[in-house]
Amino acid sequence: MASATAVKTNIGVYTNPNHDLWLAESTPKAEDVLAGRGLKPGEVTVEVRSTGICGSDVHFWHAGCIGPMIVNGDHVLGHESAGQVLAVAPDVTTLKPGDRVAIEPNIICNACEPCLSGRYNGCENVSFLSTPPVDGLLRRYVNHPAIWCHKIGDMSFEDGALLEPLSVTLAAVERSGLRLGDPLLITGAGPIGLISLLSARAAGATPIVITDIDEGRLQFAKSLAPEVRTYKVQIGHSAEESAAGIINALNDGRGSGPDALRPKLALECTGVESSVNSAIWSVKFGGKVFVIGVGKNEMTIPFMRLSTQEIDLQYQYRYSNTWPRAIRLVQNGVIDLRKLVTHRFALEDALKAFETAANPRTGAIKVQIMSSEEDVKKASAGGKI
Ligand SMILES: NC(=O)c1ccc[n+]([C@@H]2O[C@H](COP(=O)([O-])OP(=O)(O)OC[C@H]3O[C@@H](n4cnc5c(N)ncnc54)[C@H](O)[C@@H]3O)[C@@H](O)[C@H]2O)c1
Ligand SMILES: OC[C@H](O)C(O)[C@@H](O)CO
Ligand SMILES: [Zn+2]
Ligand SMILES: [Zn+2]
Repeated sequence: MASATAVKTNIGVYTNPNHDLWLAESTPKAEDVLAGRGLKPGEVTVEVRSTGICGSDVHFWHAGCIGPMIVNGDHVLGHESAGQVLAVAPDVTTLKPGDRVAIEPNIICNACEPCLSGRYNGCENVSFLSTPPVDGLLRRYVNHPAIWCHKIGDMSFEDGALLEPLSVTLAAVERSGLRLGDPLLITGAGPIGLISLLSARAAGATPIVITDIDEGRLQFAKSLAPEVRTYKVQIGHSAEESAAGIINALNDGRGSGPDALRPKLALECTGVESSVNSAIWSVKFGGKVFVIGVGKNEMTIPFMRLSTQEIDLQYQYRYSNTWPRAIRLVQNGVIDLRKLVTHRFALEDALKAFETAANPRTGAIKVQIMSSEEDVKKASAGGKI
């Protein structure tokens, strides 16, 4: 049972098909949290302390859909969260009140072929929190299965919330087959491209070139990984022209001729057609373009370039079995995510947080929403929450 003084009204951050964004009471109700009521077997109540805003949250708000995933009613956003366990169902033995956890935002059926073969990101009956119609984690309290709440020890809640995008990139690095010493292209220097950069560097990719259309994001990439080479994509250039610039940058300005080093692998982190195509034109014979970005339902791609150069095209959809590895990488200092959080807001200021995340002029990389103004102040001053 949670302590009476600590429990506040359970507000959540909602959007709807009219693209409104507002705060309203959510579930579980504070009085149930207080009384320790309503937990299903295997569940715990987590007080959500920090949640990152993902591009998909902004997309559900602004566009009302991502491909076939459509906002049809009032819908709670957020799927990058960490918090503290407040209460556990009587049968839960793995967690106890006070444990610090990162929330893996899926509930799977454990019965379909993808689940039974360990690739549960393909679960045919998945509930992925924040993908409509399943409510997300941008609430003060959430009831969630204990098995999807991963203990993070003394890791900060900020880092704990970043384990979700880190999981995306770990799944991509693993499935792409990246090897030590592979020359690598990363297209797009948003949070996913930047965390891919940190993950691929840790996995031994070298040299690495990262692209963006925004100079500020490229500078941010340099501040994270000074050895990374950058290429600013010019709007209106063809994919072949961009590829020449990318190869030149990978070769530290020594040109893009026949002797130039080409990427063995591209991690595509924009989902933009022209960027996918520039990656296809950049990689070497027998290379691979591994697409993490999501975009239009249909795209035109240079089919015969893929064919004659034996270039593999592969995709990533979320992740499976990544959290324990992600936790080790952060806890042991192999991957340092701390610089990625550029803006912090209290839950009550969620609208400002979303406006900041959606506006490229703010320079925001990762905006996080915290459960209290005190946490915002402490984390902004460099303290650990
Ligand atoms: N596959 C998955 O499971 C999964 C999970 C999370 C996110 N995503 C997707 O990954 C992508 C990246 O996510 P993010 O949070 O970093 O998004 P983001 O929008 O913050 O970053 C994308 C970056 O790409 C840049 N960009 C746009 N057009 C470009 C071009 N032509 N060339 C080079 N750069 C260009 C933008 O300026 C931006 O910095 C999104 O499509 C997101 O939806 C996929
Ligand atoms: O990080 C996970 C991703 O944002 C989701 O898969 C989203 O794109 C669709 O639900
Ligand atoms: Zn996401
Ligand atoms: Zn399943």
